[in-house]
Amino acid sequence: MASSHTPLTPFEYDAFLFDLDGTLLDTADDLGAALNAVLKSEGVAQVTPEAYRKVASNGAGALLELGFKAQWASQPQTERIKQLVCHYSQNLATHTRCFEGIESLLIALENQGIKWGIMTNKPGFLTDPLVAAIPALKNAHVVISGDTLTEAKPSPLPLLHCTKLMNVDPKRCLYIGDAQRDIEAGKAAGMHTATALWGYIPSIDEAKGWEADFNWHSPIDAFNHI
Ligand SMILES: O=C(O)COP(=O)(O)O
Repeated sequence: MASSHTPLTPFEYDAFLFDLDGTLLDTADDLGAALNAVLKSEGVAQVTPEAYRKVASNGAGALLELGFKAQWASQPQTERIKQLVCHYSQNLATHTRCFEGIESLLIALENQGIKWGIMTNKPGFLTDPLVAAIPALKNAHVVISGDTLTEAKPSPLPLLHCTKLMNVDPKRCLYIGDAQRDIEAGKAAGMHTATALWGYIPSIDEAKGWEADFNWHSPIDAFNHI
């Protein structure tokens, strides 16, 4: 179900919060390169961008499961996750860029005095250097990671922590993400939500089934009140 309170038009919100991977940033090629480095060292077939993009929002375990397939169950999983994270942490922003339209949206928010921030499930030791490497993200009011609190999305707690730090009412905040847990967390926090259909979604139809208040095909849709 969409939220019970009536959505505002996008630029009427006091704050926007964004998911990171698959929403603000196209991180899939750096994550995919880290995955393929691990697979190569284990003599396992490489994964194509088309395949890894679909799970790029779901963390290291999901990427490795995709690559190792049936062999994943018998792998030393903690060790493989460490290997992937080690590769990734050395190449966080080699291919990573803002999705088209994100920079314009962030500038428009700033020009209108609307606060914006980032809430990602990525751990802080990856989030912080990645955000620092992308100049367009320098004006984020808050950057909260999956391990900042004891709970991550789909728990609403990290989102409520963000609104507290930004001093805004969650009802006047919009959370934008490309995963079902993003939309669930936003709704549980009493926020309105927008699905980033440009991100790493399973399919447009499935993502629309999460029943966010807005379904945006591009960040530019925020300007069009879709
Ligand atoms: O890296 C992850 O676990 C997911 O990150 P996200 O919450 O920014 O999509």
